[in-house]
Amino acid sequence: MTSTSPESAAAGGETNDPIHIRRLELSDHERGLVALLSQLSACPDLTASEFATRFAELAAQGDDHVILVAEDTSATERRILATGCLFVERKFLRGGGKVGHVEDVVVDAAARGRELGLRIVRRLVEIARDAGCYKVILDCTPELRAYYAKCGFVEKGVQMAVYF
Ligand SMILES: CC(=O)SCCNC(=O)CCNC(=O)[C@H](O)C(C)(C)COP(=O)(O)OP(=O)(O)OC[C@H]1O[C@@H](n2cnc3c(N)ncnc32)[C@H](O)[C@@H]1OP(=O)(O)O
Repeated sequence: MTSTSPESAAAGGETNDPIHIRRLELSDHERGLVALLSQLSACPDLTASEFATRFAELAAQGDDHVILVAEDTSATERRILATGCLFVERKFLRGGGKVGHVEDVVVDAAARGRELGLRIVRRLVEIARDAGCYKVILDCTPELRAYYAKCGFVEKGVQMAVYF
């Protein structure tokens, strides 16, 4: 669920770890989430109202749509350093099985190489497993094969797309 409520699977790391991984909060609009996402793909700024509308839509999906963010609690300014999303697809096949989809993983350019991306993706995979998904899948460029392999993914199938 996209919410302000604490949740053990999205709780912060070990003691003395300044990196706190938690679920998206409405106030993260002020902490640079949109600018961070623009490092991944076209992401024009959203007004606070537009952000709030989308936040409410996603929150209504409950645990079927989880956005995690990471911030450095030792920093003077609260900024989102990394984010990633999991949405859960409910199927008829596999006895009404569920599939997790990891999307929109991005780490601020200045914070890369500190395993924030690894930690966000691993946490999303844990959440999917705990939600009863039988698999977690994602699409990425060939350059990211090694990164997602480190996150525990194996190559499977071919990505196809129709863009509008
Ligand atoms: C499903 C999707 O959303 S795909 C879109 C992915 N996002 C992007 O491409 C946006 C731009 N890139 C980024 O935001 C970041 O570079 C990310 C998310 C790809 C990686 O995040 P980081 O926090 O920098 O990676 P992290 O430090 O966790 O790296 C973990 C391991 O993967 C490796 N790795 C990281 N990026 C890459 C890469 N591009 N290619 C190969 N290996 C990589 C690291 O070397 C590290 O391995 P090590 O432990 O052996 O040193």
